[in-house]
Amino acid sequence: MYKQFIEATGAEMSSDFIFRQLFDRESCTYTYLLADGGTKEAIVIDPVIEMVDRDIEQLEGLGLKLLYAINTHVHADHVTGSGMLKKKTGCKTAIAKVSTAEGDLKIGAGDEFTFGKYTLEVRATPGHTNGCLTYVLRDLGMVFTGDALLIRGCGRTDFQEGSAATLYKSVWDNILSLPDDTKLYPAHDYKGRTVTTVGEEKRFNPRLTKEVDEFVKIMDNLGLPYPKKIDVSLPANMVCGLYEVPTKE
Ligand SMILES: N[C@@H](CCC(=O)N[C@@H](CSS)C(=O)NCC(=O)O)C(=O)O
Repeated sequence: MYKQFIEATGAEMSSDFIFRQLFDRESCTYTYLLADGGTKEAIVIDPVIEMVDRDIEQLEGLGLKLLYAINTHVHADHVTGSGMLKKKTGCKTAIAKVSTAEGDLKIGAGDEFTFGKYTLEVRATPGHTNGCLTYVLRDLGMVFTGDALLIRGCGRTDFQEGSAATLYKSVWDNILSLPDDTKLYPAHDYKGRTVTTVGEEKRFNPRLTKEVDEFVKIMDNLGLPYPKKIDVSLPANMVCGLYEVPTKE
């Protein structure tokens, strides 16, 4: 029964690994909380500013110390909660060094975050934006893909220095090259799905299973409207979400 529950929810069985997949209904964003239950050290990936109180409640409820609030990229559809989490907990923020956004840590491929006995490896997966990063928790076969890879989809490539050909290479070289049973956790899902695997996406992803030229055509013709909050999100996310709208004299 417990095993069935674990399989159905994607929760982790490792005895002291703490994992929460948290959802913001408005932007359909997943925020991930990872922690070592022994040392109580925690990391939050892709927090949303409106949901910071929820995140703090989770951290406090579990008696965790937040070390890092890290972003997979400069989001265009919501404001990051990383700056607010820093203000409230004293954690460090992080974002890709190739982006022009501020962060305590400007990171890139090969960098690592350690929390307790766990290590999160940073991989560069540009294409949705030029500064997209994917975080790999090798010890547990879990990967946080941001918007590079979505379940049965991928991030759009029509703004923020997006490039479909670059995204295709990033995903195949850095994500779909991992073992088939690796679990993939995206930054968004718009259909209620929570987790996928490398093996599943290699078989069933309707975009990424195509040859690169066809993939590029698909991406060039998505015809998606711009995210509703893009004008607010982009300037705010340059400063970890702590953007104050200038007031007129
Ligand atoms: N309707 C939403 C934005 C939806 C959207 O554009 N999602 C992005 C990721 S957030 S920039 C995306 O890459 N989607 C790919 C896809 O195939 O859906 C809003 O207004 O916020």
